[in-house]
Amino acid sequence: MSLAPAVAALARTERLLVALDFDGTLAPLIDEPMAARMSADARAAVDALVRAPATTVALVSGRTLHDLRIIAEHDDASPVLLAGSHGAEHWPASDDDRDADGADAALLALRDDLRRRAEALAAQAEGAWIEPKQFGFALHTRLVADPAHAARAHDAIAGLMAVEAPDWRRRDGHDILEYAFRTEGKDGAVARLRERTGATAVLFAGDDVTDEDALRSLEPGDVGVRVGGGATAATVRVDGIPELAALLSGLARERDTLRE
Ligand SMILES: O=P(O)(O)OC[C@H]1O[C@H](O[C@H]2O[C@H](CO)[C@@H](O)[C@H](O)[C@H]2O)[C@H](O)[C@@H](O)[C@@H]1O
Repeated sequence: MSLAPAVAALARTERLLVALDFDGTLAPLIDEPMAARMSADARAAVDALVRAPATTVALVSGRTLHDLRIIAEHDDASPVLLAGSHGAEHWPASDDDRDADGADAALLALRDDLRRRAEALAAQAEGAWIEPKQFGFALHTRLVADPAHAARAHDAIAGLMAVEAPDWRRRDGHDILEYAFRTEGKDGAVARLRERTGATAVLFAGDDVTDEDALRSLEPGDVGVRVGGGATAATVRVDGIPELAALLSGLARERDTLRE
């Protein structure tokens, strides 16, 4: 497969950061979130980029850092950098990072109270469930058969949040509606990773609305890749995970020629 001209140019940059969303970008979307894993070809492409010269790979996900490390099969020896909770959590962390344990006790009590109330509202739509998140919670509707029931669960929870926590950030995604008291986005995660790695150019790939924060923040010389359909600020689009894996493998091969 020949590389798109923008990707071929990117491959020649001095210090490359490849920042990748996880669900729907490297791992197929499935019903049970904790069973999600990178597809074999996506994993092989990530591994090839990790081995490529002057290249850093990062995963930038809406998952909590805890869950991201499990599903990405990530350990302390890994060279892959991580940003979880849409950029509110980082691995490795720096001294000034604030985790949920450092949050105001009243805010954590509010988080738990709103999550419980959201669970009661979600229970009214068969198949809907609430995922507890570090800084809030998310309503999942993938398993709700009737779209009208899913919409009703959305509306009920949106109504609750409009009254009780109107300043929390709302994020819509694939069969998911999330609320969080931390408002960081993937744009901030990419900016931090760019600075941390001294990257001279960035490739970011994602498949969902939250990824557009990062895609909109890219700079001249960077490349944004949208996986699948939907409105996007990306300049390159691929049909799905296999096509992204092929693009990333080609990029790794091109980076390897820098060694020669
Ligand atoms: O930013 P991402 O890495 O794309 O994470 C976004 C959300 O991913 C998970 O939900 C999505 O994937 C699930 C597993 O395939 C799927 O069941 C669900 O319908 C999708 O919305 C995760 O559960 C969320 O916490 C993430 O925010």
